[in-house]
Amino acid sequence: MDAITPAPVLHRYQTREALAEALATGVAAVLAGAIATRGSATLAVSGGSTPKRFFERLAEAEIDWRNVRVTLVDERWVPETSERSNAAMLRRHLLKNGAAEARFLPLYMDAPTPEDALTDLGERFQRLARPFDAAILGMGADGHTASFFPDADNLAKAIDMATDAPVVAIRAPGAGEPRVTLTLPLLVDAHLLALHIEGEEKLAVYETALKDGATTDLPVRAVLRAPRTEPLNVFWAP
Ligand SMILES: O=C1O[C@H](COP(=O)(O)O)[C@@H](O)[C@H](O)[C@H]1O
Repeated sequence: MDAITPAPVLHRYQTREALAEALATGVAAVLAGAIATRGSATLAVSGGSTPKRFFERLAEAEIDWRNVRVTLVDERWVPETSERSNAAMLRRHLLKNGAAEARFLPLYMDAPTPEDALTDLGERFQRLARPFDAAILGMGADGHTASFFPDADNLAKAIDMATDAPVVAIRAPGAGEPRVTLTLPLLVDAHLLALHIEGEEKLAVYETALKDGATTDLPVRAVLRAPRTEPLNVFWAP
């Protein structure tokens, strides 16, 4: 088995609440540090259901949210009126209290397909300061992270470390609707890169992904093996 270097660091918590508290404290410290040194901070977060507790804790952080830019790592191609909208979930659970002052850059635009919006989205993300200060990834039980789905049409492009494209359109059998995702290089050069997973099933998937195998089967393997100086931090609770 080829060693992953630097090896990811697994942080285990007894409860999901304890995990949320610890992750929020760590992310808030990174954002506050960036604001103190550069005047602004950039945070990329995941959708789905797992981040809700973490978002609730992070929204309580006493940092200068006016200088924080928040974006999603991926989005389903649905408007915010949809139950499936990651942006709507983010607004409900993170962009409140002081965090309501953060500047949110959504990935969904009012266009019939993701392809119709790619040029505009690309320009938006080219203007965003890089590297991100923090990128917090999730993972599905099928091993997808962001919208890097097994058997996705554009998976190779989305996880190509040499791509210039910040955003690609994705369609995959397990994805439901069409999607857009930030690409691997944009995510893995974040100062703080974390993978937030909960439950025994996802832990087992993560452990399988640590072993050699096809990225098309478990796309999270691409994140685990991406070149980085600082290790990936994995946050897990049962
Ligand atoms: O569809 C998505 O799924 C993953 C995992 O979501 P979860 O509900 O199992 O936590 C998420 O990381 C991604 O951002 C989202 O678009």
